Amino acid sequence: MIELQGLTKRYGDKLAVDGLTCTVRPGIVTGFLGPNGAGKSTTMRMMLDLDNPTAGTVLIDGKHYRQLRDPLRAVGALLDAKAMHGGRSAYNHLLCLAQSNGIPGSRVREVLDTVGLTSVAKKRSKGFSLGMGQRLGIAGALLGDPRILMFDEPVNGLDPEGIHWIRNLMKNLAAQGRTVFVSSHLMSEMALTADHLVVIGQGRLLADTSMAEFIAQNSRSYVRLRSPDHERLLDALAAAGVAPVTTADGTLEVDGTDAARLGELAARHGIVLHELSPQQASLEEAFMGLTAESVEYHAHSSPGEAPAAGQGGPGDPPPGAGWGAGRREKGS
Ligand SMILES: Nc1ncnc2c1ncn2[C@@H]1O[C@H](COP(=O)(O)OP(=O)(O)OP(=O)(O)O)[C@@H](O)[C@H]1O
Repeated sequence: MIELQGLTKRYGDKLAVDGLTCTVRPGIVTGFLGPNGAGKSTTMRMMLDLDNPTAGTVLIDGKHYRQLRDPLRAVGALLDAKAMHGGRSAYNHLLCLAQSNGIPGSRVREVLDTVGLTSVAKKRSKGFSLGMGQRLGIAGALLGDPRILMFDEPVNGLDPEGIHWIRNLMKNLAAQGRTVFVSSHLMSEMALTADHLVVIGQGRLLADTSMAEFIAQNSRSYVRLRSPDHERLLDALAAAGVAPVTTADGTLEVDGTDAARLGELAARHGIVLHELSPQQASLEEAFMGLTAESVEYHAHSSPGEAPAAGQGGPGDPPPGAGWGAGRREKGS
């Protein structure tokens, strides 16, 4: 378990992390989300005692990081895959880490095997691709067989097979009862991997909730209806007190009434339906919803500012003022 209590970091005028209080629990994958510059990396660095908090504390299974005798046995982390001695072989890099934490050398071969780097164990890591570097970083995190694992953007540079592999790895680690804390910009990937979410914006906690609740609370769910008998369907809905929105392509969208009731209503009137589908927003949409509110709240600091749209990769937030502004543009 990781417990943050009022965790705060100030760099000069910039409050990078602002009184963060939350608990990251074992047995599940907890996703750590936030727009660029929200304070995720700073928070993770403070969790690992790589940066001193201005105020507040982090406890790792009840202890301050400095009190851990062999830290790698308690908490394994992938923060920056490039932060390693490129002149060393993958094997030697891991062996040095193992020796400094009282971990037997035999464990090095095990973790190299786990991450699929056995065949390049003797090669210098400076020749590694980004994906191989990520795997080596993950091997380092697993080395001490720790109960707590933290990954900052672990799928960076991994190909689809690698992404699938790390998703299963994280789920398996959590299923073994470990605490797994992972940040990612890839919303679709996070939606498939995380059970719980901690969301921050401008250093502050915006949400600490299950994935399902997060999506339900921060997005609109509705039922989509399509019928060749459009006018009769509209009349039947109006008679039942249901007010749909008609989209440009003639599809109806109904809020606040479940699909079963709408299907029964259509059947009672003998109306043929070509579509009757409950729509659940994606994590990305829910996320943008939450951040839109956050941006609105802070609108006085950047009036009328709109971020450039469509410059991010799939699932990436738009750069600039923050996620959610693009959503409002689309909706207006
Ligand atoms: N060493 C530092 N000195 C000054 N400001 C810093 C320092 N490190 C981070 N910051 C600032 O603190 C804020 C939070 O940065 P941080 O890197 O933690 O965000 P992040 O959520 O990890 O962002 P990203 O998703 O872009 O990696 C940013 O405004 C950043 O510019």
